[in-house]
Amino acid sequence: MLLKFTKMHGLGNDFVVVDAVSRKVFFNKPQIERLSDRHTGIGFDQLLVVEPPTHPDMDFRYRIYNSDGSEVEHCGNGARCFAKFVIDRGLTIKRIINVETKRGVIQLRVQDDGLVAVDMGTPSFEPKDLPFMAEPKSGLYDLDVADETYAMTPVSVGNPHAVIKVDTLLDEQVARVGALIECHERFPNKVNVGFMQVLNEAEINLRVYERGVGETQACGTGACAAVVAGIRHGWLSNEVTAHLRGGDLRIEWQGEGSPIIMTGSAEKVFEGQIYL
Ligand SMILES: N[C@@H](CCC[C@H](N)C(=O)O)C(=O)O
Repeated sequence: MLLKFTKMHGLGNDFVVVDAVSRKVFFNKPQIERLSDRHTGIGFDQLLVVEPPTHPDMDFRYRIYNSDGSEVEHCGNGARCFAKFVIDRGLTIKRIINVETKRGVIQLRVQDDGLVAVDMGTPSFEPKDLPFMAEPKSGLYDLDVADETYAMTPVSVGNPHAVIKVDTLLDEQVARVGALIECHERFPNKVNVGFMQVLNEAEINLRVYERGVGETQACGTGACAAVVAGIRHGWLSNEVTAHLRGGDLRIEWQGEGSPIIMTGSAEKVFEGQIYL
């Protein structure tokens, strides 16, 4: 079967986006792994599949697969590209789009300046929601990794994140410790690992080792998780700019029970077709 796709990115976190509204498309794990290969396929961090909604109040359904073929609950940079994709392809004329995901409903708002603001839902710090094997508590959790112990905050923004505050961002630490924590036995569903350097109360530097991918240029849910962790610990104010390797995201969170609002760019790179 010949598959038509659009290559997009949000701050360098790259996607293949497929319209499964106009024509039904299903992917299995080996197909996704093959397509994601940067040498022999198209190459992407995540595959985004745009489907019709299953509920009349919703506009679309959004399925997300990591490059290793695993289906996940949420993808922040992908959500912004999703909004640009459905508008550019004429699948909707709305500027406020309600979308069903594996984690629940998200709302995408396309601004006049072209940026997309996403209501990412309410975060949870409950270990069981990731899941993370620990009794709930308010402070940091100690996580033993090889011969070291890391002070870590578990955050679910629909998908699971482990946030670690560091003084300096080190390539070696992101790659080695990120890979070890991703598959740590205390995270039975694996986890995305964020390394956050707090610059001041309104700015962080962040690198994310993503579950099912490895380090990416940017991670939207990772930025949300890091900022809400920082706000909860009193390190950050309610509006923060996260500097990621591929660019900046604006994250706002008013505290417990409030939704996280993430604002940033979404770019189309090219369209193509490939045999599935
Ligand atoms: N890049 C994404 C997150 C994609 C899913 C993640 N790797 C997971 O397994 O949960 C983002 O921008 O949020």
